[in-house]
Amino acid sequence: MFIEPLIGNNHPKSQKGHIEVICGSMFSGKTEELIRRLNRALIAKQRVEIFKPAVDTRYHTYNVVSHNENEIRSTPVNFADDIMLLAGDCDVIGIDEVQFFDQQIVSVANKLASLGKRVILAGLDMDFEGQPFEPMPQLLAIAEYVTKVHAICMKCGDLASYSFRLSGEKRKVMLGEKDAYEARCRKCFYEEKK
Ligand SMILES: Nc1ncnc2c1ncn2[C@@H]1O[C@H](COP(=O)(O)OP(=O)(O)O)[C@@H](O)[C@H]1O
Ligand SMILES: Cc1cn([C@H]2C[C@H](O)[C@@H](COP(=O)(O)O)O2)c(=O)[nH]c1=O
Ligand SMILES: [Zn+2]
Repeated sequence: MFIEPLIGNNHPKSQKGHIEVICGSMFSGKTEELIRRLNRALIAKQRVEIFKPAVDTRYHTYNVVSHNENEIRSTPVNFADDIMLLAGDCDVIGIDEVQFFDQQIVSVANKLASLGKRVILAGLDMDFEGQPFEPMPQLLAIAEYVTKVHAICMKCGDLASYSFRLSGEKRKVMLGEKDAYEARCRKCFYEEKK
């Protein structure tokens, strides 16, 4: 999309480590964009490792899968620190659903980037209440490159930045799809939240 021209030569031999964050609401294309960047790194014969939180088993135990069924093989992990042990000798590290990791993910991302790796993180920037989804604010702050993608509001067709929960469930973490959440623009999100 827009990141590679900005960061110039992506080849590991010429590359200093850095952090990229792809954020937005549900259905905004975060996973599609993550898969796109990782596939291009694979085409360039770079060594790529992909992780996701083990809690996210919605579509597949191992693969990272987008809402429109693009997928890529990944390693599910329970804790952010596991990524340090498993990242090994790779050039590029992709992590999906990064909002589900513990705060340790912030220092893990920093350490990996300082080791010279390209770290690409995708996750929700806000929860169902429109509040920042920790640890995303810290990741957005330390990233060199941030891409915010948008869904389409299911009420009015405008661009959507919010994930509206269709049930009255108050737990912050509740896995779900179209049956449980809807993308909404600011106006439509707050109108119904009142
Ligand atoms: N309201 C919506 N707005 C945009 N895309 C949607 C919407 N609902 C379903 N989709 C589908 O979701 C795809 C994006 O899926 P995905 O990359 O998994 O998003 P995310 O990871 O941000 O939840 C789109 O290409 C489209 O096919
Ligand atoms: C808003 C919100 C979402 N979730 C869950 C619902 C999904 O399982 C994931 C987000 O997946 P996507 O790839 O971004 O579509 O997160 C949650 O647990 N709590 C929330 O507030
Ligand atoms: Zn709307």
